[in-house]
Amino acid sequence: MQLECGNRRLDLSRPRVMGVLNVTPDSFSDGGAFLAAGQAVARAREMVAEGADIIDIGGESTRPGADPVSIEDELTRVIPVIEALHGQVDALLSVDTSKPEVMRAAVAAGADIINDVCALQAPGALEAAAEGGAAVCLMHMQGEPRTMQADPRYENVVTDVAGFLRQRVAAAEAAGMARARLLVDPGFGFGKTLAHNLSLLKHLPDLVDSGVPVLVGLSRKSMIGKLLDLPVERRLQPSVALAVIAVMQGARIVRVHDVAPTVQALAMCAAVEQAE
Ligand SMILES: Nc1nc2ncc(COP(=O)(O)OP(=O)(O)O)nc2c(=O)[nH]1
Repeated sequence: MQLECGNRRLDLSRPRVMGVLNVTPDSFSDGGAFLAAGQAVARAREMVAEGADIIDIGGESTRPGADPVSIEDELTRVIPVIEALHGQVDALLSVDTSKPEVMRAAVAAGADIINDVCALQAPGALEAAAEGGAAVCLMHMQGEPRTMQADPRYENVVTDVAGFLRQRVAAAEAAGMARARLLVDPGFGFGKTLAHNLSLLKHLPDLVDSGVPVLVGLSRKSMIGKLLDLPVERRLQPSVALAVIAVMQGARIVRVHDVAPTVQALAMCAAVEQAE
């Protein structure tokens, strides 16, 4: 299984690590740490050295309660970092955005993947994503960051999320994007209760059956805090455990803040997967 990212390919026969690079002042776990482009570039190089296959560069926090960021501010944050890293690191570059204008500029600056927590639903997003040939991650979110955790409800969270992602894959294909360019993501923590998140993780194979590679983001999230009563700065071990569970359930890419321990854990998953 390969992911087509423009003229590059990512072999998904083994699980891959996407390192989180939040160029924001307010991300839930590391806001402000990498806001300056120089800090962000240094952090990206560190994550690549630790084994990250992808660097996911985001300029807008999507944490529950987050306020939207203007197009100009998001561009100012992410484009210089993508430009500085393009062709300079041995990793694919992903832009974490829902805005068509940022998608276009990021791909023009060298982004290989568009990671959209809104699954290309914004007006013009399908067209913007189709243009440049970048791979696209389509993620499920119920509602919007500001209010999504108020009272999330589903008929059946697994079939509802799977149905939504199937529909977004179809929309992307109808807009001219080959399935080989697509990823899907159930959106842990995006309009989900703890029970919803656990059910989605338990039934992840149902999403994997769609035939589109699955990306998950569980790192440091509040479901860990709710299960283990741990503050965000003490969620490393459970984050790595969740990454292993997701991979053993069929996920092919895990989006994490802590690259080195996740790379080690996934290397063991890969060894077991490839054993006779
Ligand atoms: N595909 C995908 N993208 C995501 N982007 C942001 C976050 C939230 O985490 P983080 O970026 O660390 O926080 P913030 O949104 O506050 O910057 N989670 C996901 C995720 O689960 N899947």
